Amino acid sequence: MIDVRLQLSVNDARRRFDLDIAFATDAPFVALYGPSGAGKSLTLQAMAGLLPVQAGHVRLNGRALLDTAGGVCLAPEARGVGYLFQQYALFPHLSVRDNIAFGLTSWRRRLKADDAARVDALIESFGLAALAASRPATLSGGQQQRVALARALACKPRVLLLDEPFAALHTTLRRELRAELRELRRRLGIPAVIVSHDPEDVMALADEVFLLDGGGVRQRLRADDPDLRAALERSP
Ligand SMILES: Nc1ncnc2c1ncn2[C@@H]1O[C@H](COP(=O)(O)OP(=O)(O)OP(=O)(O)O)[C@@H](O)[C@H]1O
Repeated sequence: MIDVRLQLSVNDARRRFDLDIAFATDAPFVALYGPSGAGKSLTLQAMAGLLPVQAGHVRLNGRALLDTAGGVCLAPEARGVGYLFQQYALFPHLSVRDNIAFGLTSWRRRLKADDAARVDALIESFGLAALAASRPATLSGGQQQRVALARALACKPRVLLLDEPFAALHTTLRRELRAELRELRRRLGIPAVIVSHDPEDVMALADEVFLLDGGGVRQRLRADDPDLRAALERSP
């Protein structure tokens, strides 16, 4: 069960955006869908502990990652969250292998033997062995996406947060990788939350969809809702 309630504001000198969002679901694959600027990425960032939250909670299977009323706010690395960033955010100066291992190493410490074995297994299972020593800039979009996904999984997450994981890919590859991702999530047996404004992502992957707009949830739909596609296409 993912149970989220978040109230926060972000602002710079000229703009302010208020997020006030709540959703709770048992669905294995959840989509947050909505137009650009709806607050989707901010929601994932706050769930991952990358943004300060004024009030609210994030509970995963009853475990509080954040609970402002109870004074709980786990550090990002203690949350058990695998995060795939929009545009992947790979480190350009690190090899594929070091990118995947990044979250497992700490300053001046070498990778422990079982972590190194885990990284090797991920490299193997994502078909990246021949590219392990290469830098991200020399990889195709699909290969970069696999590296980013392997990196998100390296810390054995209890939930996977995916921010527009296919945005940089062309249609055929998107279709292929959606199928891979659906199968991967099923194998791992952990819940996933995907952020997207592509109806095809939602139709192919999500068991439940929350339509966001203006920093809040406007509608909740199950994947088998006959109105789903129309609602996605209606969404601004
Ligand atoms: N640090 C900030 N200061 C001011 N406004 C911000 C800040 N960060 C985000 N915003 C604004 O908050 C709103 C929500 O941003 P968010 O990234 O969550 O949108 P989104 O729904 O993920 O959009 P997209 O689909 O385009 O990625 C946007 O209008 C954005 O400009």
